[in-house]
Amino acid sequence: MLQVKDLVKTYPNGTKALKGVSFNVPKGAFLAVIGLSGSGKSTLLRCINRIHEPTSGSMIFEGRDITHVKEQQLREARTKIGMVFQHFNLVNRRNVLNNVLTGRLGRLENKFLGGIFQKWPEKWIEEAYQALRIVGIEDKALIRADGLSGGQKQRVAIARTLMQHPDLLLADEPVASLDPSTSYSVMNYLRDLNQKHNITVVCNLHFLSLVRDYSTHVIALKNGELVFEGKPTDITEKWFKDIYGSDAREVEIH
Ligand SMILES: Nc1ncnc2c1ncn2[C@@H]1O[C@H](COP(=O)(O)OP(=O)(O)OP(=O)(O)O)[C@@H](O)[C@H]1O
Repeated sequence: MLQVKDLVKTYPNGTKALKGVSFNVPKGAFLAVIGLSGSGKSTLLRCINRIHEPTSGSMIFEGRDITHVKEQQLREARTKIGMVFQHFNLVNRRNVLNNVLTGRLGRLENKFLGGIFQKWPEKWIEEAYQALRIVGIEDKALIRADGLSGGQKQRVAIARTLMQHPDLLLADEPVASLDPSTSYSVMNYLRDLNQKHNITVVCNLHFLSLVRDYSTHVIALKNGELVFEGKPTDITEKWFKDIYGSDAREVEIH
């Protein structure tokens, strides 16, 4: 599904955030990306969908090199790659339904339709309600996004990405600003997308308990380098210390 090879990202201020990272994401995987704060996890996801331009290296997505493609081809690739963020990135003054519908704009040739005039095709509206049903929040469709809790906002963000019909979902610390029980609920929806809707997931996570419960594959970054690649069950005490440092203690989320 996705092959990342020798990916390097050096920011304009000279920070080397990724120093030659290579890994494969098999189709259908739920890949967790772990590592200390500042190890390069967000940079990695942002390079994959080209929010940030990689400095060098390559990314092959569904057989196509997306490292340097521009405009039309980049838009096409991006419609297949959904993204959810720690802070949800909803338009607060719009209602939930409209936020979900904007997920469809990436697939649209005339971007102005709907976005400005709010004339969404009836079948998209039905689809948006269906997406909201999948994340169990259909009853909030007509509420402004700023009237929702954090967990509800993240479910709307997941519904929005469903409107794209993505093959790959990048989730950048999707539960980092949620309480533990809401975190599990949002992770369950991500797992449903992965297992029932066949969407491959790459997800940055801080808590190893979530990694063990939800992921099928794990990579770990440390100072911009890949230091571990394996299954969640391969993360032994020794690996934990290697990845997080010898003073680190595991914090459970329940
Ligand atoms: N826009 C930027 N300009 C310059 N340096 C940046 C930028 N974004 C991130 N960095 C730096 O790149 C390195 C990796 O940051 P990144 O946000 O990818 O790490 P992370 O593992 O996602 O951290 P966290 O878990 O805290 O979100 C850090 O040293 C960070 O300060």
